[in-house]
Amino acid sequence: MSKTLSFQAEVAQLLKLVTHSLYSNPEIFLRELISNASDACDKLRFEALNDAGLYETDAELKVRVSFDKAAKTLTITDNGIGLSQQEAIDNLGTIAKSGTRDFMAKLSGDQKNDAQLIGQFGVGFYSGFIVADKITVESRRAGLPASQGVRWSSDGTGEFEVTEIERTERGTSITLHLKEDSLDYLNAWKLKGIINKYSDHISLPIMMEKEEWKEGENDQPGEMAKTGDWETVNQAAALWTRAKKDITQEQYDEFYKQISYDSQAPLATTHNRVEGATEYTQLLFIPAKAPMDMFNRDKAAGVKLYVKRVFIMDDAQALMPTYLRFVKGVVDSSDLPLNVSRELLQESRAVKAIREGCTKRVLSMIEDLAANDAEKFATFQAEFGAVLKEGLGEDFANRDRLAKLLRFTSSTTDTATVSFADYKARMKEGQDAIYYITADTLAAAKSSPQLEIFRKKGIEVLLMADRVDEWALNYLHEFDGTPLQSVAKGAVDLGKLQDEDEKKAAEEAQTQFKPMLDKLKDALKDKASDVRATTRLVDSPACLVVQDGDMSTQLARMLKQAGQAVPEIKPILEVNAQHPLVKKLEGSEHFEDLANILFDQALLAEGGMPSDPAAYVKRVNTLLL
Ligand SMILES: Nc1ncnc2c1ncn2[C@@H]1O[C@H](COP(=O)(O)OP(=O)(O)OP(=O)(O)O)[C@@H](O)[C@H]1O
Repeated sequence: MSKTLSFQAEVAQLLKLVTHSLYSNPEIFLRELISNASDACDKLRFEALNDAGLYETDAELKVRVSFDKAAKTLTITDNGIGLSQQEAIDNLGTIAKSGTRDFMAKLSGDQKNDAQLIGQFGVGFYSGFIVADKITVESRRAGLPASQGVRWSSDGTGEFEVTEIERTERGTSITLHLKEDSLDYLNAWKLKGIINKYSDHISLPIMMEKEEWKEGENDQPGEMAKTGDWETVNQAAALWTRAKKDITQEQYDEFYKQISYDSQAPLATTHNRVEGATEYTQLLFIPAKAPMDMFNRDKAAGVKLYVKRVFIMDDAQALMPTYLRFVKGVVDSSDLPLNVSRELLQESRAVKAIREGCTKRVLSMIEDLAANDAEKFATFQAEFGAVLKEGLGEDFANRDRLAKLLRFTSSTTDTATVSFADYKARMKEGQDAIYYITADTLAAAKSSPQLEIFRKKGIEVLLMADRVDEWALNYLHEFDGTPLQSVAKGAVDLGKLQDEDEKKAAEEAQTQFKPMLDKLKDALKDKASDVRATTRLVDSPACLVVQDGDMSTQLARMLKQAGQAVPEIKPILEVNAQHPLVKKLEGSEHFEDLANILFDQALLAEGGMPSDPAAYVKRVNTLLL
């Protein structure tokens, strides 16, 4: 019995794109189909851990690639898990993967852009339609009787047909009826070349029928003829199980691209066999580009877990700390049980050792970039610098190593290249703290009034505008013995950097100015916890600071925007007694308005918003008239 069904709308859309967009690299269809065949074998091996009967009488998993010149077909066959009828309908007629859905959502309708996107993404099974105008899939799921085979076929337009067939062999055969312009794939030499390029590392044997040169008879030209014997045409050893010296960087890159769906080569690669109490192999990559959703801390980690070369799971979060969630790769353990579950992983001591080992390796990779490749390290910083900072709060054991790897912009450098060590080396004589400021944006940090005195004195201040900065810096109080000090917290104490005259002038201002400060305090009692005179300002009349140890006003704002409960923080208003506007306060009939404007402008200057913007505008207007 056979039935005709329609593709899910998204599949139809995807197919149209595959067939109509100029696919820049058509040969990848073979990589995709072989990769699916290999996944199907992995799945069988995994299910067979609990039910060896699934192997039937055919336990040697492999993939076969064959072609028929006369029929113009190319067939990829595996003896993996196979598909039941329902699975064929579900898996080949709809898109279940969230990654594909995200990809579909990004399509712009512009053919050129979309073609590029699709090239980066890989469309799995449907890529067959790049070279074929009809695909026939025949399959039988492991464990089902021969009578429950399935034939699925489609010409890649709106519909597909499903028929129940008799099939003795377990697994799946995918037959591509090649388009006229794709007949060059009916060539063993060409196919071997593609397999070599993309699928060498697949751990299963990929087999092709041997060919021999046969002289032509009766003056006919000779040709290659099949011999009936099959040979393995790939290395058939999982890449990470091979010796490092036998693997080229191109092979690593190609492997990375396949597991990550990235079109760019990775920024850094590390491949090691770890021996000792816990034995495992790690093959880890740092991508060259951050994913769009990198700041989602729940995002799946990118490391696949294998146990003794058997694939166990994708995205094994337990193998990598959250702040290194951008790392991709494979860990193959010799110690874990094959039936390990995600829950078990969390508790396993071997996994803990693997995580620690992988973390150290990744940090070494980054250190290596920092020491030896400025360009790549700059790329790393731009893409992953912010997420690495999360490690300060997450990974206490490696905090010092992490702190050395962080780079910042500063009041004297425009690029994010300043390390704490660079900063320390440039500290002024008598300076005893590393000064920094956090703000919503770099521009706001840079023009912050709090920096004025530092600028005047030629003291460098690190500018921090990543969302994670303030939270992360809560966990780092010093670097190499020098304390870190926010210039927007507490009273500025420039210590030895301030000369005696300046100190004296400040103290005098404080006493002289006391009645005015009291008046201001009273006028602003609902907004400011204190009002005091300061020497930190040069050009600005006022600024806001918080007590040492309090949450900064920016962080409070950010948390509030994110819908979190935040304790009410009343900042301290610091005023510059030398500023004409502050001087004007004395005896002004608009004292109340001026005082409030002073406060609201200090808030605006650091990127905040007056609590009552309309009242602020009204006050300014009163004075303008
Ligand atoms: N050779 C096969 N044997 C068994 N099932 C298959 C085979 N090829 C494809 N499938 C099924 O069809 C589904 C869809 O395949 P498709 O290639 O479109 O996506 P995917 O394999 O899930 O993702 P990707 O190829 O991007 O890794 C697969 O998830 C799998 O369930």
